Amino acid sequence: MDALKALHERVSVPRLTGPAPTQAQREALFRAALRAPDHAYLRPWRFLVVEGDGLERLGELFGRAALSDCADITTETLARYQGLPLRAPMMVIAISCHQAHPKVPEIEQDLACGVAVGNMLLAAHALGLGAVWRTGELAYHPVVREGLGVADNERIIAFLYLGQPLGARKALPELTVEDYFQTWG
Ligand SMILES: Cc1cc2nc3c(=O)[nH]c(=O)nc-3n(C[C@H](O)[C@H](O)[C@H](O)COP(=O)(O)O)c2cc1C
Repeated sequence: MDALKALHERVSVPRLTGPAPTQAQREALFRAALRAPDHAYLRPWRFLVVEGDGLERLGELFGRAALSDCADITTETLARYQGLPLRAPMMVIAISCHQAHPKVPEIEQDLACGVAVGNMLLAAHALGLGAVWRTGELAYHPVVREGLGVADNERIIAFLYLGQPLGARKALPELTVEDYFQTWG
């Protein structure tokens, strides 16, 4: 797919099904991530690929996080948390890894990791896959951080859900360039 077409037409796809991306598709997705702009070439990121039984284990971790906040949640609520990762056949957890650098503050390292996620969203669209970037409270939850081995100098930037689009893609939102871009000076 033409790069501009992908940029102009990508939409998030929350309803996903299997199969998970092939090895060739993963290679394309992950190489796109690693082309994110990166001040001082710190490569301030790492990515956890979760699929199969790993998704079940991640759901258990989400459930433990929910229980740690409220020990008497209903079984329905617990099941909802446990089922969150099962909404796609594969998830990529993007983690920014902050490195001390005199010219590159943490926010720039988070942004670089975020662009890597954006690149994967675009690559997924170009490949005919569906993808959606999620975070929510669980991305910042200490139980989830510990269970995933997220260090003190790291931050979960995205739970990127990937798979085959289920149903029609949503319509593109109508945005007017002039509403957001003004000439200055
Ligand atoms: C940092 C970040 C976190 C997000 N977290 C969530 C989330 O937890 N749940 C959700 O439904 N959408 C979340 N979104 C928004 C969706 O990924 C998506 O961008 C939004 O629904 C707009 O759809 P579009 O990408 O098709 O324009 C997040 C987006 C970003 C950039």
